[in-house]
Amino acid sequence: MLNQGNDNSMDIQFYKYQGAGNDFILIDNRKKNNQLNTKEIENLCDRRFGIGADGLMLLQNHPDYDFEMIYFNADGKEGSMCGNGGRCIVAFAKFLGIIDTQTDFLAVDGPHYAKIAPAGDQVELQMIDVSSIEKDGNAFVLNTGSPHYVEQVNNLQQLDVYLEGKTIRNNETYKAHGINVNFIEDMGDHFFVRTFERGVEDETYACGTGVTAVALSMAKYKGQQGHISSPVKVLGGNLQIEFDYDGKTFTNIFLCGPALQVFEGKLRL
Ligand SMILES: N[C@H](CCC[C@H](N)C(=O)O)C(=O)O
Repeated sequence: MLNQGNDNSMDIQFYKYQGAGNDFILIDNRKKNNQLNTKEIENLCDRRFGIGADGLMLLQNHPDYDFEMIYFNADGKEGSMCGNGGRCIVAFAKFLGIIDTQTDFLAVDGPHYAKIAPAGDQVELQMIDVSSIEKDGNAFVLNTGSPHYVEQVNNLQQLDVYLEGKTIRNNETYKAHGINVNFIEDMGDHFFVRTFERGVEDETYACGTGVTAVALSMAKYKGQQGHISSPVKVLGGNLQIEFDYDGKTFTNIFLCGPALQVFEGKLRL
């Protein structure tokens, strides 16, 4: 997979995936032969000096699971759980022939079960159970594998998500550890969501743990219980969150949507 040339350059095979417009560089690292450092990952994710992506993932072997997902944000640092990245790496594992239509894999927030729908490009990823949702003013704050801030707004299409999101992410409460900031508008039969992501430090076209945080917060806000299906529209497409809520804990949470390979190539480092 990795060729070490005489001139110390390396060629690493990579694949690019996107899930609802959240895009990732994926590398098969089962032989543990890549040596990417923070600066290199940041450069590769740069949209002008590199390939361009919201994050980079390594697929690695694990003794107890089908594979392990190692996720880096576009800033080159290892991130917390990435829902759309999780769906994309499942599609990648299928492409590599590691799994068929179901998998149990390990990510930074623990084990995840996922299944690939018969159509082929739809991946349903189980997320961690959630039992705590806090309030910050009118906003909801919760951890769905990554930390999220969820605020309802009017006229979301017109909102300056970069400016407003950056301001919240860097306020006194969140500055030290950062937070992903989701703005939502209730459209009646679905939620419209736009997200400013920490680690990318910009608005992305979709955020899986973010739309999950939105769906859970809104179910609690609306006093819903039982099995809930929550369709969400994001800048890069549509996602669906399915879960059970007994008024205390959210369980059987599934993030569902497309995960597509868009191209492959070789990294020159
Ligand atoms: N795009 C991701 C979230 C990445 C998490 C990252 N921004 C962090 O907080 O470390 C998702 O689909 O869930």
